[in-house]
Amino acid sequence: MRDVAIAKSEFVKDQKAVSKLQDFQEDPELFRYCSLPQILKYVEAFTGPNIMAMHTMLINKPPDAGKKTSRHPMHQDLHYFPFRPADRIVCSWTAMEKVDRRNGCLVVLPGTHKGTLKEHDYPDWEGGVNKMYHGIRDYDPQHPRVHLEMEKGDTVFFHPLLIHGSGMNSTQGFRKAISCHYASADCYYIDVKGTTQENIEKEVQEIAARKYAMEDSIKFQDAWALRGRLVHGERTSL
Ligand SMILES: CCCCCCCCCCCCCCCCC(=O)SCCNC(=O)CCNC(=O)[C@H](O)C(C)(C)COP(=O)(O)OP(=O)(O)OC[C@H]1O[C@@H](n2cnc3c(N)ncnc32)[C@H](O)[C@@H]1OP(=O)(O)O
Ligand SMILES: O=C(O)CCC(=O)C(=O)O
Repeated sequence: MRDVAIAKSEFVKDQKAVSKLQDFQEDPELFRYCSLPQILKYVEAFTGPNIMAMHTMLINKPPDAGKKTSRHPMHQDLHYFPFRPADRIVCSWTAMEKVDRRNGCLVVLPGTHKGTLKEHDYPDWEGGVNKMYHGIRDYDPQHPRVHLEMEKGDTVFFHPLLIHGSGMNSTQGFRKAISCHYASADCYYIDVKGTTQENIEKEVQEIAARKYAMEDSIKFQDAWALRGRLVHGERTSL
C-alpha cells in the first residue's frame, strides 16, 4: 500500500513507496511472527486452542508528507470483520522500533472495548485519507486517551471493539510495526447486510473484483476465509 499523499505520484522507487505490507500469510519469514510461542501464549487466552491468523500487516508508517495523511483515524477493527464473537478475536501489535508521539504511536480510548460497534466512514480530512482507512463517525472527544509509547519488541494485545488509531509521523524515519489479527477457528461468519458494516463489505468486494479479477459477487466472508491461516489446533469453522 502507498500513502495517499504519494499514491498518484509518477514513480517512487524506494521504501517511501511502501507504507504497508498486507496479507503476508504465505511468506514464511514474516509469518513466523504469527506463530511465535511468546505471542500465542497470550492469544490463546482469548481464542482458545484453535487459532486462526486472519489478517497480517507490516506497517511502515512514512514520514508525513505535510498533509497529515500518515495518521490513522480512530476506529474499531471489528468494523472490518464479518465474524464473531468479538471476544474471541484479538490483535497483537509489536513495535519494531521505539514508538512515541513523535513518530505516531498507537492511541487508545481505554474501556471502549466494552461498548458496541459504531458507524464508520471516511473522515473529512482536508489533506485526504488513505483508501479503506475508515474512522468512527462520532466518538466522545473528551474520552481519556492513552498514547502507547513502546520500546522495540514491545507487544500490545487488544480487543476488536477498542477504539484506537495512530498519530502523524513527524520524524524523518519510517515507524515500523508488525501485527496479526487472530480469531478462534470456532468463530462463525455473519451476514453484514443491514448493518453498519455494509459500506466496508461493498468496498472489499469492489477491490476483489478489480484487483484479483474475481466476480463482483465474491462474498465478504470469502475474502476473509481465503486469507485466514491456521496457526494452532484445528480449523473447525472459520
Ligand atoms: C481476496 C480479496 C481480498 C480483497 C481485500 C482488500 C483489502 C482488505 C483490507 C482489509 C483490512 C482489514 C483491516 C482490519 C484491521 C484494522 C486496520 O488495519 S484499519 C485500515 C484497513 N485498511 C487498510 O489496511 C487498507 C490498506 N490498503 C490497501 O491494501 C491498498 O491501498 C488497497 C486498498 C488494496 C488498494 O491497493 P491497490 O489496489 O494496489 O491500489 P492501486 O492499484 O495501486 O491503485 C488503485 C487506485 O487507488 C488509488 N490509491 C492507491 N493507494 C491509495 C491510498 N493509499 N489512498 C487513496 N487512494 C489510493 C490509486 O491512485 C488508484 O487510483 P486511480 O484513480 O484508479 O488511479
Ligand atoms: O499501526 C498503526 O499506525 C495503526 C494500526 C491499527 O490501527 C490497526 O492495526 O488497527
